[in-house]
Amino acid sequence: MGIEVVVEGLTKSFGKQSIWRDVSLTLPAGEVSVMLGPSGTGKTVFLKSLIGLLKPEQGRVLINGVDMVNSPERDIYETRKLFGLMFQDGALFGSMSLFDNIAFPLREHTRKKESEIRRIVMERIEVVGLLGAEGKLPGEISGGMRKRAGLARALVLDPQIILCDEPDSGLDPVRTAYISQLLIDLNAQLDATMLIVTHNLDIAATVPDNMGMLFLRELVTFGPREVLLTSDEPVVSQFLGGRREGPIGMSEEKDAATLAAEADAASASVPAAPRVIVPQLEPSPGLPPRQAVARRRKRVMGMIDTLPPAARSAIRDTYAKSAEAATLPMPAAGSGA
Ligand SMILES: Nc1ncnc2c1ncn2[C@@H]1O[C@H](COP(=O)(O)OP(=O)(O)OP(=O)(O)O)[C@@H](O)[C@H]1O
Repeated sequence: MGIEVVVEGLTKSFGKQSIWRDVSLTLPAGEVSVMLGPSGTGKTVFLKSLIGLLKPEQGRVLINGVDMVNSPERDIYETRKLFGLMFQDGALFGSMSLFDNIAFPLREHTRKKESEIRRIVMERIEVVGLLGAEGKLPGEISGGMRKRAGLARALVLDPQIILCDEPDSGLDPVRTAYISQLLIDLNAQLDATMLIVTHNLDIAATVPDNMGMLFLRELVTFGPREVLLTSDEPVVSQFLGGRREGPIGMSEEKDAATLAAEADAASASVPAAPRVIVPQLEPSPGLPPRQAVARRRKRVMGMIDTLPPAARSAIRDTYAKSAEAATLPMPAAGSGA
């Protein structure tokens, strides 16, 4: 099973530029979480801080008792081996075949024989649907294939924590839907803790168990997906609605006068449509169910009284529907259902 990641009071700046302050959250073991946020809010910096590649000035990131901020470098290096990382552009070596790219961490970090490396690499290549392309160079394949190769490489060391930085960037909506399904399938197969950074609203709506959002140097919220999806925080509604009206501006947050003018204009216009919570993706047929589902249900029901009323009723609704679905008779074989 994946490992819990506990973030406490994390604060990061570069010189005088504050990136975010006092970020605290827990990535529950084996669950899928998504971090949203407008461009430049420090999502990638957050991922790099979790693995100890960047050093926040304050706070802790606890993984199996090791603090990725303050522990000795040797412990941080060892703990980093628990992670699989998928960067925005796949971060592949241009002069190496996909096979060699994916084999790279095994050749660097283990003493496995070439025959064993071949077995693992081909297994991962199959999982991400790239069988037949292993001999190609990164420059000879599409952006979507490069992403999947990056994901295969993130998986070769059997990670218990997987971090994906914008797995959708540069992909069309169909390829993004495939990536979403792949992420859920991986979670069903590996039961790893996953954190996905994205701007993509389809991934956000269908993939995670938990969601958070960074804005204006703070963590606006983090918790069960229903909390963010029903939130009426202006920044959350603006982001989820993909609207210009709201606190997020083109490059910076908007000033008070602009916001007041927008509020006046909005009160005279048609109200925004209520948000609908779409069901989370299920693993593909033939795969095991996600073990995280039962754990998450127990965890969320244990904290339900602490959640806002809209999230509470959305969670109860979701679980009532899944109970209903579980009691429905299975469609007869060959019924075409
Ligand atoms: N090593 C670094 N040194 C100095 N500044 C940095 C460094 N890394 C990131 N930054 C700055 O930190 C801020 C946040 O960057 P980051 O890439 O984390 O944003 P993001 O939320 O991931 O953006 P996007 O969604 O556009 O990828 C930016 O202003 C960036 O210039």
